[in-house]
Amino acid sequence: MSAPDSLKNVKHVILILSGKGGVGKSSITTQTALSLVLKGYKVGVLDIDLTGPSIPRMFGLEDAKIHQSTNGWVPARYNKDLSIVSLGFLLGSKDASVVWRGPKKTAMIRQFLKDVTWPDLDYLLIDTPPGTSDEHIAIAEELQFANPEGCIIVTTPQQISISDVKKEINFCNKVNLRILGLVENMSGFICPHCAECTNIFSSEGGKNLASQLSLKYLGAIPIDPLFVEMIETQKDSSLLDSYENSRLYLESFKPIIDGVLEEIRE
Ligand SMILES: Nc1ncnc2c1ncn2[C@@H]1O[C@H](COP(=O)(O)OP(=O)(O)OP(=O)(O)O)[C@@H](O)[C@H]1O
Ligand code: SF4
Repeated sequence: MSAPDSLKNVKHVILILSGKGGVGKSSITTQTALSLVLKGYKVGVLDIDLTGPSIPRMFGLEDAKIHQSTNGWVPARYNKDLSIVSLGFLLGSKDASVVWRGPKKTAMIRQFLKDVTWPDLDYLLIDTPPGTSDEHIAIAEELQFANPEGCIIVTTPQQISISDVKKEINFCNKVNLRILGLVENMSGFICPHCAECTNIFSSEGGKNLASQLSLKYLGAIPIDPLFVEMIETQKDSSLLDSYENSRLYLESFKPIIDGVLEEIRE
């Protein structure tokens, strides 16, 4: 399947998947984007989580709008290296969600893949809807149209998320979508007072699953209240600066992004 013209300036497309909602897929997409920009890459984020697009909030772009040029939708700019398109930009209210049925959703996604004029990008990250329902599978199949390099799978350590992730992994194998690696999010809680990490859920579920299924384990990310604070208090492009100097980036996410880049170069 050949990639649409809109992606001709994009070197690598990476999907971010999770079998379950609320495990931190949009946070991982955001951190992947920020980390790649910090490494000097040009990055785009396409948010097609139609049921609750959260990327605008992550980047403090809730009031941004994308407009249409003669060549298609023009992404919003976070800064000169980071371009963003989210269905959230097209919805009237930030609390709105899309209740279209399957075929209309997949048509919208295909249109998003075809009709955005991306600038030159090293990486385009696609934040996908969570789940392993038939509809979700149809959407993920649709994304093959973008010729993705592979996907990053996000889970939390608990058993319930792990069993949904197993379904997601089966699906990737079925449609020949390469799994670049697995990230275990919300793995322990970092105390905002003393920075001690406490495992409030069972730990290492993601790591064990990766080793069982011979997948690359990219690493674990703790629940860090400072991340939520960074998102909530950001002004202009300040998220990039605060993230660069954060414990979350320096201790947890930097090794993860290095693992992803290593996998792509292989
Ligand atoms: N490691 C973390 N530390 C602190 N907060 C986090 C972390 N990961 C996620 N969160 C918070 O948890 C909430 C849910 O995360 P997020 O929106 O990324 O999940 P999601 O899997 O994309 O959800 P959805 O299924 O709605 O798309 C957000 O408020 C986010 O800021
Ligand atoms: S980890 Fe230590 S500093 Fe943090 S809340 Fe618990 S006792 Fe207090």
